[in-house]
Amino acid sequence: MTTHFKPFNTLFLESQSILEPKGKVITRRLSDMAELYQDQKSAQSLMDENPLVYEVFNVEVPESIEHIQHCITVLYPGKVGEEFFMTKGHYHEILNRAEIYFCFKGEGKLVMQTQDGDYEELDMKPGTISYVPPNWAHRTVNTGEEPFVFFAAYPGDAGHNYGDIEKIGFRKVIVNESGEVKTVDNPRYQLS
Ligand SMILES: O=P(O)(O)OC[C@H]1O[C@H](O)[C@H](O)[C@@H](O)[C@@H]1O
Ligand SMILES: [Fe+2]
Repeated sequence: MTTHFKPFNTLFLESQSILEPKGKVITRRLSDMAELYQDQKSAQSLMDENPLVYEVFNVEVPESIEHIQHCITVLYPGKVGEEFFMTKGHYHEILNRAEIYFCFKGEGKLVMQTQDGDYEELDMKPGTISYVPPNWAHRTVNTGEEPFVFFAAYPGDAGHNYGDIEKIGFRKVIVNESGEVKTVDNPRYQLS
């Protein structure tokens, strides 16, 4: 028996950051991820304001291997201390699942690492297609002054493993240093 799933379109209304039809939206404010930033004093001082860091607009498809999850992320500009706003970052729960990003607005970095401690980063700007191979944790960082907007697609069963990144962190952090975007060592990073 074949399972029948009907083709469908989704429309992203960029100027309003709205998906039609509206799927599941994930909203992350600073309070949802404050402990991930280096400068805890600055994080605490922003907590009253509790800025919106990013929103993920998910197209709803089944979470199984035959399907392809896809979503639009809008990562807002901002900093905690000198560290740029970023996503939480994750490995896939099924570690060897890959992901593709397509940037269509703003600018940023895609930072990645493996459990062995390999580290890579890629610049993203409108038109960039980035490939996250199997086994790489991934996080995006908004290094610009406007919303950084990108599309992502990944196998339906991939899942999100946040725990390892919460514990270990990424090897590097992306900061503003006298107006320049710099990649520096993360003193809190520990190889598991
Ligand atoms: O899940 P986070 O690490 O917070 O990143 C936010 C989002 O970024 C990308 O768009 C991924 O494809 C999503 O699966 C992810 O949810
Ligand atoms: Fe992912």
